[in-house]
Amino acid sequence: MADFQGYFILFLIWLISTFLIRSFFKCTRSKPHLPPSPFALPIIGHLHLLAPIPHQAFHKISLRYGPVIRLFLGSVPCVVACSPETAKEFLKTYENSFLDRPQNSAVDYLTYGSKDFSFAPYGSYWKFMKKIVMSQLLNGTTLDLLLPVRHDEINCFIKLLSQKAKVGKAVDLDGELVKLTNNVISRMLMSERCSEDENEAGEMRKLVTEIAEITGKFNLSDYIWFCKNLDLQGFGKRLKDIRTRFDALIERIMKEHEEARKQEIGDVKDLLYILLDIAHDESMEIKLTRENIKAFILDIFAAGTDTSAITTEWALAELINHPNIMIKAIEEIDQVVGKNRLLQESDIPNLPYLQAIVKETLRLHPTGPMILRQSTEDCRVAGYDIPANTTIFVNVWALGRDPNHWENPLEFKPERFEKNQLDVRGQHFHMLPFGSGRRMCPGTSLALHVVHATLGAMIQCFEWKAGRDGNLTSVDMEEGLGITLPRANPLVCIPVARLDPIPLSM
Ligand code: HEM
Repeated sequence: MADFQGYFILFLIWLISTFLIRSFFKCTRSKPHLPPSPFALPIIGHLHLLAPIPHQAFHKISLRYGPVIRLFLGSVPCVVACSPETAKEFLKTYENSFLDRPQNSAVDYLTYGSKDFSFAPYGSYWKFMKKIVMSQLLNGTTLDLLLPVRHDEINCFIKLLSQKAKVGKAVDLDGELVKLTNNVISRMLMSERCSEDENEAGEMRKLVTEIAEITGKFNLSDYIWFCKNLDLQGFGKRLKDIRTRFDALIERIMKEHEEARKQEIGDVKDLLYILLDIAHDESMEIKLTRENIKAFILDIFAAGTDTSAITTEWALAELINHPNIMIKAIEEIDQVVGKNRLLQESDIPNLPYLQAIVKETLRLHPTGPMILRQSTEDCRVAGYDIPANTTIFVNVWALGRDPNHWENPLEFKPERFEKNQLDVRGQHFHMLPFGSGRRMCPGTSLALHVVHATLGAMIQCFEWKAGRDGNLTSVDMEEGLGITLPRANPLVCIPVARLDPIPLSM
């Protein structure tokens, strides 16, 4: 009996001490200090708060909860940075922890299992491609060599507008600008135009539109864990169809290029030609595969066409709504370029007001409204603990409207850029249309050339009457849904010739 009592007392001591020790360690172990978060619903988390337009919704939530917020999109943990100060912490101070991008099933499938550049994890393949992109594909020398392509396409576009002007017909600028930028990218990449609808080349434009649409759609299997292997929205079939068609088209173009390489035909090398040279170069530290090349081409189409076209469309819409700014821009162009020739890319450095208009457009209408990154390790940012594998959104749209950094932020006022050196290349964290740091947009220079030259030529050659009948005095500025910040209602206008651009552009 005495033995039993002894064991019982020992057991009680063990039980109490275990409990006390556990409680002690629980108290001393510091709890992670996570960013504030609104109330989340089971399964969907905060998905219901994202409507109608995610970057606007994030901004609204941050006005209540602060500049860094934590959300669950379904079961995916996310953090949103909505102020220039916090954007700087994520993209510069702690950049090393945020150099990856989150994966999504549509992009993964279309890029042959993430064999592309834009979504590649920050590692040896991405570094290899970045070096090639900056030194051979989108560098100043290659852009200069391919200037005739851009010049030619802008001339074709102005001629088309001129034909519409002659018969007083309205132009759907959304569609025509996308055709223009698609042609520029397609000819720079692989010396083919996209816009002949009837032939095989028109297929590429259709594919680019379908790819933008499907990758921009919300896919349940990316966010709701138990839907991971279910294809409730039927995306799988559409993705398979798109990739099969893209593959057939790109295979044909690659084979033609390979033939031309063998026979050493062609004096100006397009980007595909340069990529094939690199793939055949035995001295390269990484061997580019066929799938790497195809995925890269898809990346450039996806990243480089809608973005530049929609920026130009927003800029013209702002000018239509601000006739005084339009007049000032035309006066500058008439003075610097004159009326006897079409504005060229080489005129841009002498057109500071046109440059200010483009900057102001990118501030209010950044066509990459949110920078997407993924944390690769636990870290502490802006005083909060950010766990590894968190999706990070930097709300570029909100940065450009921050009243602590911009006077009357909602006003379209290019003059704000006249007296300062603010540029768009990722150094000023209240203005990040092309992102910042190592993963910043490598197409910035190309995009700026195309947007300035197109917008400049459009306002040099035409007056613009808004609406199908040309009878609107202003246009609405409502945003639509999409990853490249499209307008809710595409811009439709009648061009009225100011100069006769056809002989000018010959
Ligand atoms: C107005 C036009 C454009 C805008 C607003 C824009 C904006 C952006 C933004 C915000 C990013 C993310 C940057 C970051 O994470 O810090 C990005 C990435 C990228 N952009 Fe652009 N872009 C434009 C045009 C272009 C063009 C013309 C090309 C190529 C021809 C291009 C190719 C890319 C690529 C490949 C990436 C991924 C880079 C990487 O992950 O390392 N973009 N762009």
